[in-house]
Amino acid sequence: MSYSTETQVAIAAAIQAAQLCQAVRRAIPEAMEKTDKSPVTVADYGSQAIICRAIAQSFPSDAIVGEEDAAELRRPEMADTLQKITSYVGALIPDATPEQVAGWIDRGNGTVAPRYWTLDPIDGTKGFLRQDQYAVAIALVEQGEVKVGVLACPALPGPGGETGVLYVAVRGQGATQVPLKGGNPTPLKVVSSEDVAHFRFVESVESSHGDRSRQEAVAQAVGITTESMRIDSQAKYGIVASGQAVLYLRLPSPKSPDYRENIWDHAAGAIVVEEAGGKVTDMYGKPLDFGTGTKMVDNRGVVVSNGAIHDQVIGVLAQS
Ligand SMILES: Nc1ncnc2c1ncn2[C@@H]1O[C@H](COP(=O)(O)O)[C@@H](O)[C@H]1OP(=O)(O)O
Ligand SMILES: [Mg+2]
Ligand SMILES: [Mg+2]
Ligand SMILES: [Mg+2]
Repeated sequence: MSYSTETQVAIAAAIQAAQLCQAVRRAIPEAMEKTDKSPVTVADYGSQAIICRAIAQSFPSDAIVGEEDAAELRRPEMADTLQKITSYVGALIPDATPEQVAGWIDRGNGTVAPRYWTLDPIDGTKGFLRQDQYAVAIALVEQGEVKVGVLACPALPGPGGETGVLYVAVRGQGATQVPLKGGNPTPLKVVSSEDVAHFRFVESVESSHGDRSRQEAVAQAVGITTESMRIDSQAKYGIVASGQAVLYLRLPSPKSPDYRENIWDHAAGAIVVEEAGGKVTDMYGKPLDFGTGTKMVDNRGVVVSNGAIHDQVIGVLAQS
């Protein structure tokens, strides 16, 4: 299958969602707190509304599994917030009403099915709030395997020095990057292990999302001598796919050993790296399974590499 309509719909939605996020960020948004204590902003909700609307319009029978939902926004005391979200959405979709916006957000309440979409409207909300990196991530999954991934990184410097990169991958068709503002797509290729300047690793900015000391020890054991790059969100997958690092390590935090990764935090990034010639598994070398549900219950941690060093990394992890 070529997935050309799916890819075009996801690209257009990611670009619009990224525009909304940047508009919100220029106004210095405040964080609201979700029931799990994690932050969310009007941009997370607006981005999900834009993306779900676009997917639902082109693929009405497809399930969509998004990070956010509108239950909180429908409470009467949240009317002003929903109105604010609606005005940001309305800048891109004129005449959108608060009721429509809430409905589009809730279109993302679907469950994992033989064919489904998953999206993270803002991956790295903490980075977004810090004016650091974040991503808009959209993926199409069939039979537990990611087929299309689109990752917009609005604050990431691209190869030409411009700010804002769009990563696109289709199973069996390779991966490309293109300036988010538009331009010519260029193929993505992971870096060779002989490229000393890029023989480095990337990890989260948030120390509680990983195991920093173990990540450093593993990197050293495979011969990485430089300090880690720290970047929020799935932008880390883009960094590996574009050859700016050989390795991304996300090992379970000792503070939350039972944490399971969400499908929307990895689906788009993973296919971008795989189609750029790299490899993505959990810390035991198992492929990430996008067919088990919202949480990847059968996987622990994530290892992303240029492929060449992958077995060595998994070997080190097995012995440490
Ligand atoms: N304890 C944890 N371990 C790993 N990832 C986490 C943990 N808590 C939250 N996350 C997720 O990490 C992602 C941010 O990525 P990064 O750390 O690479 O910048 C977010 O999607 C966030 O989930 P959530 O979407 O619920 O906020
Ligand atoms: Mg998110
Ligand atoms: Mg996320
Ligand atoms: Mg979140």
